[in-house]
Amino acid sequence: MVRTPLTPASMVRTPLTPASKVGRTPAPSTPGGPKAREEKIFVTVRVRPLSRKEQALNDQIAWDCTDEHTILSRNLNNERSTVPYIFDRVFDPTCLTQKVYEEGAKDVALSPLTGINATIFAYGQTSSGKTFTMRGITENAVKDIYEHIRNTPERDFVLKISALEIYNETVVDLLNRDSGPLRLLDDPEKGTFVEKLVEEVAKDSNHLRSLIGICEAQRQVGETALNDTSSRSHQIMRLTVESCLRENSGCVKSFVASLNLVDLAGSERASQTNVDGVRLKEGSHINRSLLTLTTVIRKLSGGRRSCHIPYRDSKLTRILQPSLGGNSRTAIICTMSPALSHMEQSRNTLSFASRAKEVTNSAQVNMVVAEKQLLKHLQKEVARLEAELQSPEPSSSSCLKSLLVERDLKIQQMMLEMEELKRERDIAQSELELERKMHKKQKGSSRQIVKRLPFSTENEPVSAKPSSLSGTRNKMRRNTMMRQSTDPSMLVSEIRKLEQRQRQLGEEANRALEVLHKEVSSHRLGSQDAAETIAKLLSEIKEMRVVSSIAEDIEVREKTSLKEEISRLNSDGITIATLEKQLENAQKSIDKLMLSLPSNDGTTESKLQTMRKKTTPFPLRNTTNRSHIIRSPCSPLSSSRKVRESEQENQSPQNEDLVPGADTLLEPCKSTPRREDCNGISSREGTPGQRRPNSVNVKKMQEMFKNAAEENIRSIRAYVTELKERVAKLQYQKQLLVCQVLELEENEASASETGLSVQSPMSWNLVFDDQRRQIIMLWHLCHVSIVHRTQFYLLFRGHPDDQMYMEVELRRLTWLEQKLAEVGNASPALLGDEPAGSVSSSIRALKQEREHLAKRVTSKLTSQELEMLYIKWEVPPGGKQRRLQLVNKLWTDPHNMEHVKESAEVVAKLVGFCESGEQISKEMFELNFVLPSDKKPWMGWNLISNLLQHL
Ligand SMILES: Nc1ncnc2c1ncn2[C@@H]1O[C@H](COP(=O)(O)OP(=O)(O)OP(=O)(O)O)[C@@H](O)[C@H]1O
Repeated sequence: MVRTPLTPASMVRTPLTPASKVGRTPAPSTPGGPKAREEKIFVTVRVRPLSRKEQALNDQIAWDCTDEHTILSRNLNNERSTVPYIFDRVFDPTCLTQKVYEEGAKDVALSPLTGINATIFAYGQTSSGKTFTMRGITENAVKDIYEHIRNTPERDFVLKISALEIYNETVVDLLNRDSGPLRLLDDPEKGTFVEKLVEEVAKDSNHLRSLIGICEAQRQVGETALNDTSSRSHQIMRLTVESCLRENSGCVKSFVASLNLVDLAGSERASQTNVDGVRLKEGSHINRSLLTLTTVIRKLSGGRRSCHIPYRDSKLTRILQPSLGGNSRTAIICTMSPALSHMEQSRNTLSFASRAKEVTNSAQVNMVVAEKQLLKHLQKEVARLEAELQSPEPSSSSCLKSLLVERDLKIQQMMLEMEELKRERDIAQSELELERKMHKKQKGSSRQIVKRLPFSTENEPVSAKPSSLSGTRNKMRRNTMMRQSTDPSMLVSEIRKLEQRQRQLGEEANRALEVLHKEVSSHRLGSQDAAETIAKLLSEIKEMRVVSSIAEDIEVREKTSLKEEISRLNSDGITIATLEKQLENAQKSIDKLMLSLPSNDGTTESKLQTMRKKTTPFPLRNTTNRSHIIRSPCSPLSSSRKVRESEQENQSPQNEDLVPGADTLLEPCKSTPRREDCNGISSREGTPGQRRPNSVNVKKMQEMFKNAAEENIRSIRAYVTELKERVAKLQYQKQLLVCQVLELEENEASASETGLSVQSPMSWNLVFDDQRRQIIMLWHLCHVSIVHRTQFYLLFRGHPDDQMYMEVELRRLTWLEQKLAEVGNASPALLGDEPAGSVSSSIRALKQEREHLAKRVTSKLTSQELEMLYIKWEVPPGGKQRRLQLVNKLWTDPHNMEHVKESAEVVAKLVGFCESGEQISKEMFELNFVLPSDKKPWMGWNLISNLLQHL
């Protein structure tokens, strides 16, 4: 059933399906086979009967078709040894075209119906029967295609036809000869195509046949000695089949594929065909393009697809490119004359056929998405979904909603877990840092231990690595440390942090103790010793909870004075020490409890040792892990119950002989009947006389439960140990802080002695001067842009508001200086996107900046000013590059404040800070601040240099 085409088509002639309309996609499934299948070209040989002329000339039959696949020369001239040629199919002279079609072409011919491109072409010497064969193939194919369409009512089909001939390397439209020579164009999507080639829609089979008839009639035919109606051109007829499921199915995709029916002009020898003039010219073109075809086939058959395949050497091969090693199923029917007189030509044909056999194509289903239909389909889908969303009754949309809610919850939960993990990581990092520091400091003097505290962030490396730079730098770093260590606001922040950590620790301890409490209270061990241990442990746990709650009660007021902070901190020390002590006691009690558990293997001492060995730090810090432990089969909450149940299970008198020694463990629970055990063993309640059939497992169960109990206690012990360690670290941190506070008090005292207050304006001026000197030195050491130095120097002159900016700059430079010392010239950028990531790159950038500034000297300074500067900066007269010499002298002496001031003035003039009146805001410097841990780029020093290039 042929329906109106998917594309608007004129009734008579339609252009080729526009590429823009279709989006080619690989098909999800292939009705006729796999997605993209590799397949060799199907090669058959057809031997025609001797022609009348050949018979008349008493030409001999030189070939035997020994079976359906083999052809053998008779070697009548005894020239060569006979070699059999084997092909997919060999048709002897008696075979009818119908058979040739059925067995050599049909399968390929019908591929377009399932979206796979196909090509069938006839190759052979002139008058060998190519046109004769292709006519029959075309006729049969058309018949079968229409039959298939009739038998497939669920799909709509559109058939289009176009045809061209290549005559003397000129492409001519056989359906519109008047259009003259056509151009071949290349399209990235479609490949090579013929511009303006007419494609007509076949309304039915008769219409198609008539169109085919027109094409044949239009073809160049001429008389030669060998063929009265010799085809003088290559003809390519293209049938395009579009098919899709009927509209009501909502299908938006359709198959589109073409069947190329190619009748080549025959290879010929001028001597044989007795041609001259026009025919000779035709023949030479024919032979040339056939030669290219042969070369293409030869190269492809060698399996060297990666090597150059000369498709572009002829129009024939350009057009047939997809059929030769591309996205197409291809069948070649090689025709030949059986006559001895054509022996050589026939051999050539067979040789070509043999090569063609080796060529592999990879055909795939071609689908197009009809935009209009797709749009319709999507509109329908949207309407359906909207309706579902509005529908009040439970439907798939509500199910979807609940799924979404569930997903959101999961995401939230995961985010919380992530937060928790991050917090854990931060704590761990800070602890690790502290440990490292402690280890280092232990080697130094006790005075040095208390000098340094983390500078507000726990992640920041606190220990200064040995620097390769000058001693000045070390001195400066020490100064910076000192400055940091005596900052009261820093201390307050440190104290707060410490307190927060202490509270967290207290909370965690509480939770752990809760678990411990439950675990301990769940044990019903008979011995007096164990009972006492439990009682002691319980009271200790209670005490500990009181202690940790004291830690929780600490109130952190916003505006607490440092003195208050210090005194509170000192009193907190007692709390921490108490907590430490209590944890120690708890640990001992747990050990004792473990010893009191009955043992089947070894002495109590060996058990204790095993237990200690096994006491690996358990990851209980994470709440998820904690809850996992609590809920696991070995958890304090579940396993204890199981232990009891197990005990009850085994207290039957009938079991005594089966489980020797079980009573020792299970004695206190003998009277309690058991209903059901955790392994689903059925209850024996009410069947006292019955023997347990699986009583051998009872012992195993006992052991399992006992092990579970031990495991739980061990876990708790490990956790208590860990808590203890953390408390110790906290204690250490506190000690450091206290020392810091003492140092501060000392400073305060000495300041008050000299009549200076820490916060007085006078002291700020001193601090400012000190910081500025440090900054200038660090600029110098880090080879920072002199434009940046100038800007900063001129902007920040000691106003109290500058404090923060000075701090930031100093901190950034300290970090940078440290980093540069670490990486030297070896490492690439460490400053986010900052290109100056190593000493050498910083020096290079600074050099470029100076060179650029030197270029601005003449434009920004009058000759008088310049001469004065030359004198002042001692640039010798008559020297080379005096301007650069001058700029190179700027910002070179960090110790000389006069030099710094004058350098800043000169650079400001060169850059134009003063004349533009556009003062760069101070905030810019604040924004530039980047924490070492933060990888965000800052609009920093080199950027200023870059900007400068464009001034
Ligand atoms: N299998 C066949 N059985 C009978 N006659 C055949 C057969 N094959 C070809 N012929 C006849 O041989 C003659 C030449 O055939 P055809 O024109 O098809 O050859 P061709 O290879 O197309 O030649 P050219 O390359 O010159 O066009 C025709 O008269 C045709 O009818």
